[in-house]
Amino acid sequence: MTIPITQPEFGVETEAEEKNIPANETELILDGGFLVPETNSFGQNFRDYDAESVRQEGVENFYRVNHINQTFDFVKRMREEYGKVDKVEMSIWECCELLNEVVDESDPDLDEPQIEHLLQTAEAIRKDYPNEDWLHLTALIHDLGKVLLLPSFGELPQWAVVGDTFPVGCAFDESIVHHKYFTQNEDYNNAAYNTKCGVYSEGCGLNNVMMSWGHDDYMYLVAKENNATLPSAALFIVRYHSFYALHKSGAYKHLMNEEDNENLKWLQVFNKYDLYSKSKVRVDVEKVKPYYLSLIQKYFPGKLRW
Ligand SMILES: O[C@H]1[C@H](O)[C@@H](O)[C@H](O)[C@@H](O)[C@H]1O
Ligand SMILES: [Fe+2]
Ligand SMILES: [Fe+2]
Repeated sequence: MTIPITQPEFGVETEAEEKNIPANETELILDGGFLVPETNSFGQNFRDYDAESVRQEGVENFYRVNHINQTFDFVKRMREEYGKVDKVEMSIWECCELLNEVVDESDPDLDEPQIEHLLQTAEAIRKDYPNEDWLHLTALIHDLGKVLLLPSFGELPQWAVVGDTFPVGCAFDESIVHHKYFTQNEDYNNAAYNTKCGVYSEGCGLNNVMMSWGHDDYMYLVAKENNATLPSAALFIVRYHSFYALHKSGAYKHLMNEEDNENLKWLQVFNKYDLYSKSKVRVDVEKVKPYYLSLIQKYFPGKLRW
């Protein structure tokens, strides 16, 4: 099945720019009309990894352990193991509910239950892109891979599940959060892995690049193995939404191919909602549930193998 996608207009002036509203005086208005809050629930800028806050130390320690342990060999083993999808059988919605048990230690902006985050992201994007139902569903499922933290999924440590992701098998880019800890990663001094392209080649396409292991790649594998009928942009969003070095800093573009370039535009749309919809405003789960159940039915089998 092919799903026609109407491309959003990229690069158009935001409403705030048009109306000449200085960004620091008001909430920023994005192209879809979505209001970007100036600060997170802790009164800090979003994704400020150095600002003093109750979460700063824990988050930095998370990245230290993450950067030391995410090696090429580790990722290879994980992809093989989890590509089998032989651990659990359940529906997408059951997984959404399971996610309530999960706490993400890598996130400086969020300490709400994860299901809130899924629905806040999905509802915000639905408001601005009412006709792209695949995008609403993508938002709902994008973080489901965090169930890897739970016992029936192998109870992986936080460093192997959450946080920003990055390629392994080539040099770690300086734009990656808390980059300094990579010096302790065993791949850092390995000549096969520490050059600009490493084991890859220019323009090879991200599909051929191994990313640090976590909830993104896992959920991508689950969607693919269970024959989800979502468009390629949806799978790309799920797979690379934590790859901030690429979609925020523009690093690693030399590894992308043409299809990646097209999909990246949608990922950048999605990211605003993923990041800035994090707030204390609760979504009425029971009220929106029937809509999301209908989308799940459209794009996924009733039970999936995880
Ligand atoms: O802390 C966050 C969180 O774990 C998100 O789910 C992930 O997508 C982000 O990239 C990460 O920085
Ligand atoms: Fe995520
Ligand atoms: Fe998210």
